[in-house]
Amino acid sequence: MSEPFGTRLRQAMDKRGPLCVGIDPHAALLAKWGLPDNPVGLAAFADTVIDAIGDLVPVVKPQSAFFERHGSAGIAVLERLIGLASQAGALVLLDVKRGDIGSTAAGYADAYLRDGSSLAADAITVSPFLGVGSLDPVFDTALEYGRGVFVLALTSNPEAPSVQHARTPDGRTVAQAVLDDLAVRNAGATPLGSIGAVVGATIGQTGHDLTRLNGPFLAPGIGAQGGTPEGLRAVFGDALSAVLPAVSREVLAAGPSPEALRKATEEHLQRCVAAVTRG
Ligand SMILES: O=c1ccn([C@@H]2O[C@H](COP(=O)(O)O)[C@@H](O)[C@H]2O)c(=O)[nH]1
Repeated sequence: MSEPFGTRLRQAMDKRGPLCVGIDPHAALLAKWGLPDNPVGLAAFADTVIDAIGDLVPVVKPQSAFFERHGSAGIAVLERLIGLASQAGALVLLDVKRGDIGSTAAGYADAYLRDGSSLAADAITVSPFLGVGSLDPVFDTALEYGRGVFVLALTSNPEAPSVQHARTPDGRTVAQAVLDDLAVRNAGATPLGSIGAVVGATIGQTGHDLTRLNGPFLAPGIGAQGGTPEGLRAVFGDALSAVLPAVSREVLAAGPSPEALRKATEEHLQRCVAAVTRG
């Protein structure tokens, strides 16, 4: 088994800075880059992004939906991207948001987290809507193979609070109950547990306790959704050092020039370093 994902992520963020660049090849973005909306265009997009920034950022986050929409040829591009990003030294967080009853969750775990699978990534995103316990096979497989999991808790989209802020019978919000469950799973891990939570960069101050997770926070929503690196402190407070801010469209819009992509990434990295380290 390799080192735990939490350890590898901590080392990568300490070395390269706290930033995850999302690889979201929207049809409109492919067109803007002058690429066809097919697997050939998809592969050119993926190769350009990894060539430009794969050695710069600690984590890249391919959005599975934009590969799946091209069918099996799109999945083949995703498999290749995972290998190229790893060769460039970036961790790969596959944003695939899976979740199901336990016996089926085990199938997802095999697909995305087990050594030998062509789609195995360093970490994946999952949904806890069927209950956090239904994800046990995913957590178990991730931990067995030194991989990680990010569980949706307080997502960046405006529709989320109607579900995530709803109260459970003990008075906690649904999101707080998820976060507390994950905290138990990360107990005692150093420097960081391998079970993370997704908490959007857009959500502002919500009154949730983010201090006990002892794992990483993925913070999507920087840029196109209105979140900023400078706004992260209001969301995360004392938990800021464990935050991995994520941006997709705002960086990708700088392409297809590799130099422009790299420059946009460097600017976001600098802003995130400043935001996370400012006292
Ligand atoms: O709460 C969440 C969870 C995941 N996402 C995903 O992140 C990117 C955001 O893209 P931008 O272009 O930076 O808005 C996208 O793949 C989402 O599916 C999220 O936005 N919020």
